[in-house]
Amino acid sequence: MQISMTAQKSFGAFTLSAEFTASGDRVGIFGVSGSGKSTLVSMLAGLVEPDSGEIILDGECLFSSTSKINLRPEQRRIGMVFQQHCLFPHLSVSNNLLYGFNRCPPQFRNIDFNMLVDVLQLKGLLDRGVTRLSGGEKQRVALGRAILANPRLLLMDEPLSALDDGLRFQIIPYLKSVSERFGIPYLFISHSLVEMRLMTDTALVFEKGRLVEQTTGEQLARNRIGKSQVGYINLLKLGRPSPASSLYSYPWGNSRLLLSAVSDNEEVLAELSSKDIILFKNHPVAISARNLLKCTVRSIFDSRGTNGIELDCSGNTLISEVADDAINELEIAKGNTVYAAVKASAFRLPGFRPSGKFIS
Ligand SMILES: Nc1ncnc2c1ncn2[C@@H]1O[C@H](COP(=O)(O)OP(=O)(O)OP(=O)(O)O)[C@@H](O)[C@H]1O
Repeated sequence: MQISMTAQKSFGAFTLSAEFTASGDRVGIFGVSGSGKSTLVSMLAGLVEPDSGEIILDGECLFSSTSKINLRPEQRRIGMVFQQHCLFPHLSVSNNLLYGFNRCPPQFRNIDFNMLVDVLQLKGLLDRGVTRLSGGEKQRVALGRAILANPRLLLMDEPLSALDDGLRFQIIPYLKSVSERFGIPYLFISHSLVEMRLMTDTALVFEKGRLVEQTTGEQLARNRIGKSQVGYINLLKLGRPSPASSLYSYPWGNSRLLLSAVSDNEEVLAELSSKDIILFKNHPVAISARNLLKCTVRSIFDSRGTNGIELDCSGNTLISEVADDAINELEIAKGNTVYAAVKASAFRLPGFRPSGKFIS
């Protein structure tokens, strides 16, 4: 997919100037509230008319103020999934899905209904009314309805922000696999750095209606450590835990970690903030933190007022952050050894309570 936009739109004192070219199948739009993300996608979908400019999608002109072109939303074949899933409350899951299929022009109806139901794991829910679904199930139905219309581009405007942490991490694999499986590229809008990293390859960053950066989700998160209250969120893929005294021991690549939280899953994504990793120059004699990892410094990078430290922990990667003084005192330099201490309680397992009960 390739999008070229040179479109402007003003609402009173606010002006969105969307000037960019982006290609790839997983493009992100990142920005704080009010930066113009929704206006941008509404212009793409044909729901808001730009004051001036041009919008080209895969070589086709969707809008041009000079050539007086403005394709209607249904002519653009762009699907949308919003934070609010906007399902038809009086229809069953099956009929909500078929609404998407029926909206698709006959010559483009080549998404297999049963395959989609399988991928989204909706089989057991087809006859149920949508008012009797959980938030995550509703979002899967909304996604299925949008996909069945076989759009050439799917716009997802903060589709996860109404969901709690547990559901959010359950939905992300569906969003990705549906797009891959059916070959539908997407534009993913969010103000979450974690979602940008998990969902996109390229991220366009908007501030006050202007594009200020075009980067990767990973780079975006690393560049903002010093600006973020929660720091950089390390995402650690952990295997099935086994009890270890009052804690739980999880496989993490070639090593193991002790956590106070437990999950029942085969694999789980744990969050660990860069702020919760304490570095030592030498092996400490005795500490209360239950994880002490011998690491090699891979790189040091400046991140808006703090120093990001990329660590190699037996082949796994961790990002920590330290102040300037600490760099000198610990003699942190590329290739040096440091010891990283992490408390067992510092890890977050989204959707799981410390007691180990899954939040449904
Ligand atoms: N129809 C409208 N009429 C007047 N002002 C509008 C309209 N739509 C958006 N705006 C204004 O344009 C600016 C950008 O809004 P927009 O919804 O695009 O931002 P956003 O980045 O998507 O924000 P959020 O993350 O909160 O959804 C805001 O100041 C908003 O108040």
